[in-house]
Amino acid sequence: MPDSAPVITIDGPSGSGKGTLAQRLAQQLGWHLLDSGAIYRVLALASIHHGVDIENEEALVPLAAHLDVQFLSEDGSKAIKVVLEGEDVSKSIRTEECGAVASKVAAFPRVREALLRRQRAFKALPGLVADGRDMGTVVFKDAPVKLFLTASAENRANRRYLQLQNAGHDANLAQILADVKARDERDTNRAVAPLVPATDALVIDSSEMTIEQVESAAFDYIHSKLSAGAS
Ligand SMILES: Nc1ncnc2c1ncn2[C@@H]1O[C@H](COP(=O)(O)OP(=O)(O)O)[C@@H](O)[C@H]1O
Ligand SMILES: Nc1ccn([C@H]2C[C@H](O)[C@@H](COP(=O)(O)OP(=O)(O)O)O2)c(=O)n1
Repeated sequence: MPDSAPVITIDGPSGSGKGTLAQRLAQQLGWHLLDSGAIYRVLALASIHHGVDIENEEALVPLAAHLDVQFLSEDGSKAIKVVLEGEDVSKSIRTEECGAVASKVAAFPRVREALLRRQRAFKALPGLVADGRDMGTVVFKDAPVKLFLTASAENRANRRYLQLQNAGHDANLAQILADVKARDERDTNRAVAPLVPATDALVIDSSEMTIEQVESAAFDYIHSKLSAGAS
């Protein structure tokens, strides 16, 4: 057993299936899970609750640094409840509006810096599965296994549409597609930690793949990388 916990990073755009894959891998491996997007979403919600201007980096930095958020899980591998200042916000952080504000506050370099240590603290034995935009390029640059999940914008919007409908939310496919494209544009073109695959990441385009096929491709790659590293 290595004394430093191994990390599997999963980056990619909205709706590519990162969260689904990360949860499955963490559960199968019995590893910890970091949903870094949830941290940015919680910051977005906190800025709204506290009336902090989301265009004002100066004001957002202290909020990010002192964010009172807890991820409560039953078995250590599955984030079940997200609690902000004592309130269960697991559902309210999942709206498209919150995702859009998260993507805006996440573009500020000092906001990202203020959240770095909090994210790295999730790394613990026996291992960590971390999902987000910059897990393999910035936060866990030395991770032995890096995955980059993608899919066409149309496929991702359609998945999000079904997900929102199943959760009982009103959903408009054309609006979701426009939101997905706007978020892609912002996340990819920001100056710091943009959404790009790490040079050493395996890129999986899941447009024509089922969740099970993605999981199987990921496991094949993980086993090849981890067994190569062990020998
Ligand atoms: N390969 C796939 N094929 C079809 N639907 C998928 C696939 N991967 C994920 N989904 C569905 O798409 C939605 C978004 O997936 P999610 O894991 O939340 O994406 P992300 O974390 O990248 O935003 C979920 O409802 C999930 O069940
Ligand atoms: N590591 C991360 C994770 C998320 N973000 C930002 C950019 C994203 O548009 C928002 C929301 O991320 P999240 O992963 O929850 O979004 P999706 O579930 O993929 O739609 O946060 C980021 O900048 N860096």
